[in-house]
Amino acid sequence: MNLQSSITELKGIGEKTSLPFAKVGIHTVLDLLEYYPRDYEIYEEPVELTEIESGKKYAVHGFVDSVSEVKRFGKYQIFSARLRVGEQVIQATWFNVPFLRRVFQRGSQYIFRGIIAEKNGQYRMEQPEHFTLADYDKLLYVMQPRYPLTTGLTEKMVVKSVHQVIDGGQVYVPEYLPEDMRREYNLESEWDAVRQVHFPANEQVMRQARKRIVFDEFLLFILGIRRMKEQQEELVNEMPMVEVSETARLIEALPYELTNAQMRVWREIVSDMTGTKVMSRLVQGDVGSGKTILAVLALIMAGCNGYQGALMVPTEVLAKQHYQSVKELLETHHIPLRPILLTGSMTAKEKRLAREEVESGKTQIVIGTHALIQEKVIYRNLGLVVTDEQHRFGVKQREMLAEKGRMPHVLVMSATPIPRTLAIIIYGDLDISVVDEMPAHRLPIKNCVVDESYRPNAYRFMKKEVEAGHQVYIICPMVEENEELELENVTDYTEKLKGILPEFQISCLHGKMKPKEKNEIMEAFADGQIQILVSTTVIEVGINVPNATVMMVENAERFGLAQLHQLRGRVGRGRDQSYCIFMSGSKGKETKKRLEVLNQSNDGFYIASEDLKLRGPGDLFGIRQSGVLEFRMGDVFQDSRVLEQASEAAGRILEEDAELALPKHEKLKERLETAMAKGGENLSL
Ligand SMILES: Nc1ncnc2c1ncn2[C@@H]1O[C@H](COP(=O)(O)OP(=O)(O)OP(=O)(O)O)[C@@H](O)[C@H]1O
Repeated sequence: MNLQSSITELKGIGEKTSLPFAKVGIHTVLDLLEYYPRDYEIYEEPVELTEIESGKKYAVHGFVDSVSEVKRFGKYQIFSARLRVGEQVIQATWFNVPFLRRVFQRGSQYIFRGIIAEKNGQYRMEQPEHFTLADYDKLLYVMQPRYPLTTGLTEKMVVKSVHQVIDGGQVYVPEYLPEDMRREYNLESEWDAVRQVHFPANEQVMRQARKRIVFDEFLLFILGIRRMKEQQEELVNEMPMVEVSETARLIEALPYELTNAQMRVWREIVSDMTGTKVMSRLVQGDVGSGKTILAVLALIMAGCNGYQGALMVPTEVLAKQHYQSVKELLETHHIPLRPILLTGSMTAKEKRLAREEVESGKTQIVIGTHALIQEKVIYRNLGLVVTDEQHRFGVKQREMLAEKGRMPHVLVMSATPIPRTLAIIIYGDLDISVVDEMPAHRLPIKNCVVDESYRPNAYRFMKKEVEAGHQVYIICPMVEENEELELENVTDYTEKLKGILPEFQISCLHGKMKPKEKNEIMEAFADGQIQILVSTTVIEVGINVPNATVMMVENAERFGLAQLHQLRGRVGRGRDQSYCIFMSGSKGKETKKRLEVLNQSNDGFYIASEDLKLRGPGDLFGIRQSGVLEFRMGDVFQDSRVLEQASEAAGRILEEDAELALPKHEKLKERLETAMAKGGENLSL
């Protein structure tokens, strides 16, 4: 067995068992090793009930006071027990495990572990785990890995397989970083890091292992983009364009005046497209800063110069929205260009027709999801691609585009607020423009952090806003690993709300809906036919309904603050005062303090960094502050220090040996080439 062997060579994994592994991208032993835990379960000391924050997981030392009989409710068999913990009592309930009933004898003592809910001094636990005192002692402070799972793939299956590889003695990950570099940056060997990140002895070891893996990710990424930059520097602009009157006319006719920042960035784009080199530019600007119009202007410029332009966005809903607004804009201003929509959910026939239009050149502006650069789409004359940072091109995509013709100009849009020093590292292959000014007449969003007791006020407030002609978003958190529950959450919520506010049109939107259905609902919301939209975070990116002025986020404590910042960017997009209500399901002071950060600032990077400071170390793992710039393990915000180190290291390597020709860089070169060939799959290269 080696790293490239199929996982079916492992004991216990046959063709059939390998299927759920394949679903999460694990085919080889190496894939398995690189399938890192998303979190760890840490068995901490049992606590006193007076110390707890309701809704969190704890271990408590409990004596069984009394146990009920097992009762049947529909498909459930339920029993409960009264547990004495110090001076307090917990009511614990178990579902569908009737055999446990006999285990809990009156007077027996166990460590019970699970989420504890507290209401008016009453404590409850559902389905807690239980351990004997001696067993728990052995587990204390052990870190059990928890992996991202999918239907058919259990924690146990992953743990067993990873153990088998690591302990089997047949597979080994050879070191590829030069020794001096490891010493300088205090890095574990890669093999140690891989082993320890799966099964760390303690938190210290886990952090050290994680650091190495994150360093590698960043280093390869940075080396990759610096190479790409070199290749790009040589790309001559084979599609030089000239300025056209249509864009100037449109800028004049817009119902608003472009901000100075927008004008400056637009000049930069024009200068690239009319220049001697191919454009590779990133436009960075906070949510709502007005990036879309810049993309549209660029598409018009390409179109009026006789080229085609493609606008590629992450979701179908967004594609549809952009398509409609571009179409309207072109018609209103009599710009003779034809836009077309191309998305995955269109029927085969619609897609074929769309592709024919693209191929014949009948259409000049193509808007869609990343179906746009798939092999089947043949452009007649592609001159510009506008994309977002999630789909910024890797080597593979660039090759694919180049094969479709000449290398088009590329414009990448980003709303991730990262400081310039980090942006230069992460977007090393791109020139950067920043839209650092909000449109005039925008009022800052008013935020408040509240708990359940405020709910009636919140609904009254919504009612007032809707009666004044505005619209409302309500966001419910995603329920990870349980799509059924997630569905129930938003649909139940919607039904309940309809009972409370029967006079309004209320609809819900969630990830399990078909794109077509989502589109219809979003359209109805944008048209004002729906007044209150209850949604999971599927609306996170880019949706623009300036008439929506209220957002309420349920269980706000479950979100990363940077994500909440992105979410609230859906309101405050017009002239009217907007409001964001963060409803916290937890009364804890810590939670409140964390959420209050959103009140202090509108600067996304500040928010993300504060969030990290306020979270406990156990919380750090597995929260992604940015939904974008996804690395397998690294997080640009959380690991900004490692990112800087990796950038420095990359600089040194290239300075000493730009071609990576020295013997000490041989293995590094191999690794880099493999990573670049994978192109974007896990390195977003
Ligand atoms: N200079 C301006 N003055 C007033 N309104 C503007 C200006 N520029 C853009 N807008 C409007 O502001 C709203 C938000 O703009 P846009 O959708 O381009 O934001 P964005 O930067 O793409 O944000 P996001 O990252 O959230 O997608 C739109 O309704 C747009 O028409």
